Amino acid sequence: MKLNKQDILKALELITVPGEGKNMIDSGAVTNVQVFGDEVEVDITIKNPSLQAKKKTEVEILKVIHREVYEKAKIKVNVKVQAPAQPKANLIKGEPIPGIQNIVAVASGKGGVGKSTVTANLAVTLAKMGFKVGVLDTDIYGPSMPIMFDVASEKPLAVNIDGKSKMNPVESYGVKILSIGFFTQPNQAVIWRGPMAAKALNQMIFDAHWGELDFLLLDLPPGTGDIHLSIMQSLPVTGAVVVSTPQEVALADARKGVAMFNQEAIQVPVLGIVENMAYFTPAELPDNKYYIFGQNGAKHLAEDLRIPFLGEIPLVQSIREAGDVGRPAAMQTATPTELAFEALTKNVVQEVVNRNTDLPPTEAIKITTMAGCSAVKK
Ligand SMILES: Nc1ncnc2c1ncn2[C@@H]1O[C@H](COP(=O)(O)OP(=O)(O)OP(=O)(O)O)[C@@H](O)[C@H]1O
Repeated sequence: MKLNKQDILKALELITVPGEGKNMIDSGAVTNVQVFGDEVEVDITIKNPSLQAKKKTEVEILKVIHREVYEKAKIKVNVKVQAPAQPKANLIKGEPIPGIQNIVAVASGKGGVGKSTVTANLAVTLAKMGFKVGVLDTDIYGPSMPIMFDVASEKPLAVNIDGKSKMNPVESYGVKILSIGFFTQPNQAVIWRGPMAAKALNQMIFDAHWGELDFLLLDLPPGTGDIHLSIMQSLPVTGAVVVSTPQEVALADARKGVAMFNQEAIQVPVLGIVENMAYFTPAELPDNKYYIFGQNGAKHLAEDLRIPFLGEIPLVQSIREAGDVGRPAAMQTATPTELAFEALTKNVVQEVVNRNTDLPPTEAIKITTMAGCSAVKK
């Protein structure tokens, strides 16, 4: 007897793959049907890897063809299992913020190692390279971005976006800034309880009009505490940059910082370590390097932890002065400081690109090239 392929397909439309809603033709599970005389060969791909599901699929196909088409048909069923790809570990968390491509957290284990200085200089360097940049100062204990960007006396204004009132970040040197410091008095010691701080931060994240950003840098508070956890849980942080000096006590805390990001509950990829205050160079002796806090400590830590070493920034008086007057040092063109921050920023961008290549694209991680980045082209 000569069987007709259409009849076989019709019969298969009457049954479903175990655990799947649509019939096996409409669901696309049946990938091929071949008919030679009274012989039928059916190729089917199912998602359930259990033996029971495979057997049941095969039996159902035999039964329906025998019942609906020809009871003596000789049937061969090839069942292939294609389990859905396991989603990668929970690396991207929190709600994505529409328009923001990459959120990079800048952290340090120890206080005073230059985390805010590095954040501010990374931000202006990214802006110089042509990226759209924002900085969210989450350092509830000592917000320093308003001073470092010379906007301490400004306040974010409200704007109406689609009928909703939103906070407009303050802009300086092409960088959009929001800081907890805009909402406190300069001389007031603010004691934030965890939930209060988390609420204020949430407002600065989700009730703000950030617009389109390639990078939102987060200046985290020093250490590894509650506030870090709540930020990591409420934001899809692309990766973290850890700042340390080469000094033993700072390195020990940087190690804890890296461990925090690697924790099961957090799992934010560490983009790498920055060595700040790597050496001191006096302005009058530009070729002399004094390793005040030790030599290559952060570089060795990066090697030890097998994470990228992003670069070293020297201890230079002008970096401190620039921070104090509110004009990040990386804006001083044709200086070794500008070059050091450019080299660091290129490495950060490259690590973001690498990280985005290794993970599935999401709203939170879209930069995949360094196009538009003039310094990178140099
Ligand atoms: N490379 C550098 N050269 C000279 N001074 C620096 C350098 N990096 C940081 N500083 C200075 O060191 C001090 C501490 O820096 P910063 O406030 O950036 O540190 P931090 O780690 O953010 O501190 P906090 O613990 O308050 O978060 C500031 O006065 C800053 O100007």
